[in-house]
Amino acid sequence: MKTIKVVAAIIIDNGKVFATQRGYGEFKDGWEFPGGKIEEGETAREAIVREIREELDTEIQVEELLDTVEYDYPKFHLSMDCFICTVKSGDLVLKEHEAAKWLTKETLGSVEWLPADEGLIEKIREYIQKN
Ligand SMILES: Nc1nc2c([nH]c(=O)n2[C@H]2C[C@H](O)[C@@H](COP(=O)(O)OP(=O)(O)OP(=O)(O)O)O2)c(=O)[nH]1
Repeated sequence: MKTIKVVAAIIIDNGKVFATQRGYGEFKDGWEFPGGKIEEGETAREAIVREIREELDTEIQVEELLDTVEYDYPKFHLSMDCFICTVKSGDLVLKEHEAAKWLTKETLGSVEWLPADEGLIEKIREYIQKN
C-alpha cells in the first residue's frame, strides 16, 4: 500500500489545543490538527511551519515531536508526525478550514476526529496534564 507522509501541528496555548474542521475533500467536516503532506526535499519540521503559514497565516514555534501516528486507511497508509507547537505571531486565520475550536483536556473528545487521530487524543491529554 502507498504511504503518505503527513505533518500535523498540535498548537497549544494556556492548556488549550487548536482543532480545525476540514472544509473540503474526502474527509470534509471531520476534525483534525492543521497540517498536510510533506513535500519533496523538505524536513517534517519545515513542512509543518510551511503548512501553518499557508493554512492559518501564522508563524509557529515547533516545540517537540509528540507522536508519529501510523494508520491504515482503505486506500493508503498514513504516517503522521505530530508536533507540539506554540504561536509566535499571527491570528490563526482560517484560510482553508471551515471552523476551529480551542479544546481543553476535558472537551478534546467532543468533536468528531478523523479516524487516524483517535489514538492521539489520549496522548495529548497526558501532555497537557504534565505541562
Ligand atoms: N492535516 C492533517 N491530516 C490528517 C489528520 N488526520 C488524518 O488522518 N489526516 C490525513 C487526511 C489526509 O489524507 C492527509 C493530509 O493530507 P492533506 O490533504 O491535508 O494534505 P495537503 O494539505 O498537502 O493537501 P493537498 O494539497 O494534497 O490537498 O492526512 C490530521 O489530524 N491533520
